[in-house]
Amino acid sequence: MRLTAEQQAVVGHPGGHARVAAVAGAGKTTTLVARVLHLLASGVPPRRMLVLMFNRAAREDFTAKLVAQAPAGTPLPDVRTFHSLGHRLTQSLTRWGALAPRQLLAADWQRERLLRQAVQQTLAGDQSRLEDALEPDRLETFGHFCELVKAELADPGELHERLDYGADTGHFVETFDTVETLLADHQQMTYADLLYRPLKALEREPALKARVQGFLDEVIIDEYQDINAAQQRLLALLAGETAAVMAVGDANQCIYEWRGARPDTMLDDFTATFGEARDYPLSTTFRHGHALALAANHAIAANRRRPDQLCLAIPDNPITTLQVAQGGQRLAEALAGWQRQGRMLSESCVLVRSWALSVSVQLTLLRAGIPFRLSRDDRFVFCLPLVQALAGYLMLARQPDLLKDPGHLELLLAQPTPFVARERLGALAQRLAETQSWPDRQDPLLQSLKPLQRRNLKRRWELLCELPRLKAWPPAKLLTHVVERLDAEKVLKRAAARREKGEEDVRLLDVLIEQAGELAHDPDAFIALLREPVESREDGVLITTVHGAKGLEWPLVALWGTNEEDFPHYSRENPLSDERLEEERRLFYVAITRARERLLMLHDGGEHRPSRFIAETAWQDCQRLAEALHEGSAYGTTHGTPHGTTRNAGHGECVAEPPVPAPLEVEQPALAERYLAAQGRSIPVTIRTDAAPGHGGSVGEPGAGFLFSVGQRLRHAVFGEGEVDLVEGDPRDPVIEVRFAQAGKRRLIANRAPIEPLSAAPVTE
Ligand SMILES: Nc1ncnc2c1ncn2[C@@H]1O[C@H](COP(=O)(O)OP(=O)(O)OP(=O)(O)O)[C@@H](O)[C@H]1O
Repeated sequence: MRLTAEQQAVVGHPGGHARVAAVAGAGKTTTLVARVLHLLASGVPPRRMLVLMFNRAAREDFTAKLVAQAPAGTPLPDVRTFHSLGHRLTQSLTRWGALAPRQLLAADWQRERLLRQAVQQTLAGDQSRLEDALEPDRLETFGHFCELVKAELADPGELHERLDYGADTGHFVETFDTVETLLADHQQMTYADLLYRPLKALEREPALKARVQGFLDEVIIDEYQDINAAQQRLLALLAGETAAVMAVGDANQCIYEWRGARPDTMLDDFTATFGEARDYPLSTTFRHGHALALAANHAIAANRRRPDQLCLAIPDNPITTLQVAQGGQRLAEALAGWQRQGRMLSESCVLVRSWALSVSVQLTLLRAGIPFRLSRDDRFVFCLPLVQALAGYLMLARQPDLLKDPGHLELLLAQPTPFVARERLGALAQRLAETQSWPDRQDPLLQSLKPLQRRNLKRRWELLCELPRLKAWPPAKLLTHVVERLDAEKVLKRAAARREKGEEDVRLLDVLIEQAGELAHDPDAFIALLREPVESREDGVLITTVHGAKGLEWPLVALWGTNEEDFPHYSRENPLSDERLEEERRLFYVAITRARERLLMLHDGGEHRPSRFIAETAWQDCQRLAEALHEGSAYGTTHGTPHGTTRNAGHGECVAEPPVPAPLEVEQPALAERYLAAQGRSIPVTIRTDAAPGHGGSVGEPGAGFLFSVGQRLRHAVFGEGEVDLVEGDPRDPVIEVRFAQAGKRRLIANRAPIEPLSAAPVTE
């Protein structure tokens, strides 16, 4: 394979630190393997090189390619993940006596037991807070908090406040210290400790630091945009003054902020940490066609914190088609059509922003008889406790006998959580199944419960007794009733501790009720769908989250749930900050750039409007531009004869060239022209006259004729309400900058945007 000029520049980098900005599908592995071989050929000893990959799969892929291309018998450098590096450092520091020996808590249950013990110890004597704190979701959030403290090397108190964990989680800070004490006492450590402990020891003791420095000349690190503070500090420490660091990544694909990554790590932070670096772009993608490359460039353009780099497709890439559609039916049709074309479902993937949204995909595919597999087995619909409980409520309405089944009652008493320990719920369920009536006030079973817990459980029992009488109700109505009576949304949000998790659970309720509505005529079929154990089918379409799709690609990608509030994810209580909107946009950018031949963006057409991200891709423009690029002949190259002129045919006669094609109307001519110029093409483009900037179709009357000024409030047909922050340019045709409550800051050409003033322009002196 012939490397591109950009790839060759990276391979031949003369020395010193380097930063390689690689777009999705730029052939990083190919380039880095060539770079390592080049360094070896230039005489750099392999033991003085370190290659760091993001995860084990990437490491194995890289090693296999390196081994395949290196001359047989060549000693090769260390290719590691941060985990394996941490393991080795921990071992060395332990051997030198700098760290006490500790056992790794490798299994999830061991970690959970430790967290549980720490919470119990910290909250001993405060039974009510303890029971809340031991709820599985909250415990998981606490575990995540502990890891983040270590990943960011943050002060626990500061982190807790900064990330707004909420009032019911005040014990997190203190319990973090309890966890640390328990780990030390039991001589145990977690995965996060593999870096955290060595790093703290090395930063504390200069003599120790000197012992690990000076061993490296070349460090290459992939997916640099997603490393956290601990990883970056360790890297800087190991590199010391001697090693040249080559960081490879794409700030636009930084999607692990919740694990401590920052897009700035790849931007300004790099030079702040390592000093001057030479910048190399890898702008050519080998993954998909022009339409998707253009859509990706459009999609990310609204982010402020981003590299100024275009993703460019080459003509040899597959042609990629873009589509936007509504509803599950269209997904099922697209997959069935794919198979009819002789393609395999295993070549396709459905991406979701969060797992809650996968429930409607699963139910849609189950109903359509389309096999699928999930990247996480515990996310199958029939495995989700909340789904099982809701199916259980529906079943009880149809089979009153279930009121006498203690197992069934326990399930329904436990979900959504009543914040009561499971053993007590089990005993209560047993009693209710036997007696069919609520126990006396004095009953010891109730004595150990707090008044609020008693009231809630009694109300739940009354609901269970009521359900058989509602047998004739359609499932969606019944579920809505159950959710309201249980105050399920509030309970789920409270149980989750992390707002995002609570909102995901609430969305799951919505999704289920929507799906129940679609099967209104057949409640039994709906119940069966929820309860039926499904097997992962290797030959089926993969369902995974966007995070889980990092670094992967498929010929067909369907992005599901491309609605406002789902993607970008926000809610009225949790509105988008500028930073979060940009993070969501990067996640969307990662999602769409997974496709090779076909990208289908699906919104649900329900009460959530189509995502603004769909409009931001300007996908119809991109498709038309791509067609024009592929047609080629109608438009010139910048190096060819300009069109619309005449040329001499050689015998004194002038032959007319084809007429100049009408310019293509697009929303962002500057971006389109930049892409075309980078491709060496000159297709005339002009600004679209029939649509609002940033929107894929015409929406309402534009704001022509109004006078705008700073402080004025207005409504945009797509972005909602906002306030004018800036007015500039020609007063008759101004550009205005508006801060929208939901959509963040936007620059609009006032005369073209579908806006209407909500207040008069403030009077100016
Ligand atoms: N110079 C090139 N010419 C043609 N094809 C190339 C070139 N460089 C890489 N490719 C192809 O691009 C695809 C992706 O390359 P590679 O596996 O190196 O990238 P990656 O590191 O996995 O992807 P990404 O850049 O998305 O992280 C491969 O099929 C590879 O053969």
